[in-house]
Amino acid sequence: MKFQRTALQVEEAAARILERLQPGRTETVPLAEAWNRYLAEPLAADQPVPHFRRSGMDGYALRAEETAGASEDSPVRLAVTGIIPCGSIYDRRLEPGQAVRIMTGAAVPDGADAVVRLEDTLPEEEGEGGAVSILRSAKTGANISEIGLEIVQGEKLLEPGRRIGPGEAALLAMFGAAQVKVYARPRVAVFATGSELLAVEEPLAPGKIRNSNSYMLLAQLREAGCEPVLAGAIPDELELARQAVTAAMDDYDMVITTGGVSVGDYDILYDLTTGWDGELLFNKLAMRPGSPTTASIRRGKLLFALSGNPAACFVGFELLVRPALRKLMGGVDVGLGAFPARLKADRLKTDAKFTRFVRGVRTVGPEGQLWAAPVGVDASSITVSLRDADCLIVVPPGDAPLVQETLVRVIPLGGSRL
Ligand SMILES: Nc1nc2c(c(=O)[nH]1)N[C@H]1C(S)=C(S)[C@@H](COP(=O)(O)OP(=O)(O)OC[C@H]3O[C@@H](n4cnc5c(N)ncnc54)[C@H](O)[C@@H]3O)O[C@H]1N2
Ligand code: MOO
Ligand SMILES: [Mg+2]
Repeated sequence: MKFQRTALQVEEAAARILERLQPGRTETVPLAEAWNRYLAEPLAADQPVPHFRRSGMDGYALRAEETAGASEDSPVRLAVTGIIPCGSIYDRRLEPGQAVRIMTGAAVPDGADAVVRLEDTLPEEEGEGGAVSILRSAKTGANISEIGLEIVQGEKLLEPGRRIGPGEAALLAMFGAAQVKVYARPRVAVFATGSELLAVEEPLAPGKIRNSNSYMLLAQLREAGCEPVLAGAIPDELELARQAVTAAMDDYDMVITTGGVSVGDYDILYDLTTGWDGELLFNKLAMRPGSPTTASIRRGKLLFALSGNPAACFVGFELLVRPALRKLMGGVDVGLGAFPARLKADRLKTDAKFTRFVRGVRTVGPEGQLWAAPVGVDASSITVSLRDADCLIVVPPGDAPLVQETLVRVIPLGGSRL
């Protein structure tokens, strides 16, 4: 059985996972700590923006009709009856023959219907009680942002499941959301497997390598907005391994293991994910790298058993774990964000049956067209090309290699996707 597994298409595997997941816990956090979190409540405008008639320039608020025909040769002289700094209100009405000195962002007084820039004026006698010459005619409404110009009252601004970036943070602040209801960061335990693995601080020894996948996964998890925890090594012995994994599944929102999913003598994840009270969702995918990627669900929580080969581990995370995390954080759009690009390579080999996800780098051509070029060696065991990749090039199964300029789908990598 360990050798005979049914390969699932990646899209079907993702659907199998997503249909079993519900958005997770929510919590309320101060707005200052809400960056990169996912909103768990909508935001609608309880007031228009701006909520007062706002000057767009430093200048003089006045009546537009009184400036008709004004020019440098024939200025219009107005009495200056006040000065309005930002945040202050001119508590009278502007009467004919008057102008008020006003700053950018200040409330335009009633009676005024235009603001003329300081550069188009000549103060005659400084300050209040003085006068100003207007050197240019103004149209009604000039340099005034009317109430609701930007946002009308009641307008829907943010939906739940939206990631809070700079624009979202600004809107939340504008509408007084000092505390924000967000989805809790999923707590994810990461296990490594394999007797060849050394801790990062240990010196190399013959046949041994340092555990790099756990740190790669930590970075991917953090980038995805989670709280990862290094759970150490999975014990070699099946029962102990199962105890460690199930205990972590009880304690955390998700568990990820790396290594030990193939058919080798010490690959225990197959036995661990069969013959227990968890349900196996799949243990083979029609993709390269990462074909032995395995997922199970137990008591509503997911166990992802990713491959030990570094690139396979990475790709398994990007294609399956990241969308699952997104759903746990209330995300509406859990897609991979693929877009079309032209292949920049003389030939790119295809696999007869499996879809390949080739590490690539995007460039923009002189006419603005998007290109994707493979980077370095694409084998599953290669780590260094992950450093250079900013996308995965999707290579559908086929008999012939893809050639230069073939239209391919490209999945962007990194935090910008979620
Ligand atoms: N007879 C077969 N052998 C293999 C098959 C197969 O179908 N039949 N599949 C191959 C494919 S495809 C992959 S992918 C790998 C999957 O390997 P495992 O997930 O079982 O991982 P391991 O055996 O534990 O290790 C593989 C490789 O990765 C290195 N590794 C493991 N953990 C880490 C880590 N935390 N950090 C860095 N590197 C790690 C490990 O040393 C091995 O070199 O199986 C193929 N074999
Ligand atoms: O499926 Mo494995 O990850 O190709 O090498
Ligand atoms: Mg193995």
